[in-house]
Amino acid sequence: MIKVDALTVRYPRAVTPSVSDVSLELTEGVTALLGANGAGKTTLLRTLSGALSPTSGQVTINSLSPYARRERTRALDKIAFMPQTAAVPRDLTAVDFVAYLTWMRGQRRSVARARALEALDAVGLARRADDKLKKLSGGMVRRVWLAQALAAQAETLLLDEPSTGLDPRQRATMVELIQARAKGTVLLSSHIIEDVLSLATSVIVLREGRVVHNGPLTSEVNESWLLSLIGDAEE
Ligand SMILES: Nc1ncnc2c1ncn2[C@@H]1O[C@H](COP(=O)(O)OP(=O)(O)OP(=O)(O)O)[C@@H](O)[C@H]1O
Repeated sequence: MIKVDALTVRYPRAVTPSVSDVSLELTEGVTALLGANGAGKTTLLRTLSGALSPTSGQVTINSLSPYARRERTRALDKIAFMPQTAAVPRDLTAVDFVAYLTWMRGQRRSVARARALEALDAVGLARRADDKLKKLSGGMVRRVWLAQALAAQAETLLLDEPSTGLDPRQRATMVELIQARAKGTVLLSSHIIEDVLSLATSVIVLREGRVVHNGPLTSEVNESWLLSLIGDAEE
């Protein structure tokens, strides 16, 4: 279980925090993190993934801190992260890339490769496993990033805008894959309400770094209500 308590994250030299006084708990199921551009979704996910440290407040993963030196490895072992944008080594094959990232998490080489192949199969890329990443379309590369998160076999998946920027068909494929493959505790950021409504069981809305809504996705939670909560993107 992930517990976030009064979390504030301010980037160096920034005047205002990007995440302000956020408290929440994540348990099993898909939680959507909705917010306009600049609302703080990526900052929150990167902090949960251990890539950024809090300015104040606390995050615990199964009671372990991802920022404490002695607990960090065990805490982050429970978490896998699919970044929104990240460069890939274009000359590596899909399977070598996923296997490398899995190996980096501490798996033996043979296990990492087996898991990589299994995860690429799960995202429909078994036949492209030996292709170099530069040969794959943008949508396929996003699926490779999903595969590396699945290959971690972690309890919690953090997916940063998995369907943003994809064409309608690739978007539908991504939503179906997440529905079918993302198990355990899933936190998925998005500003595409349609995807959220078909994927999530609960929804958190961030606005200017603050949580303005956190609750189950019931029939009352509809698109226009969510849009009004999300507000406008920062100028
Ligand atoms: N590395 C950084 N240094 C300084 N400010 C940053 C940095 N990254 C993000 N910010 C600022 O933090 C705020 C939140 O950004 P963040 O990327 O977390 O929002 P987001 O909700 O993920 O937006 P998007 O939907 O556009 O990805 C924005 O004001 C942004 O300009």
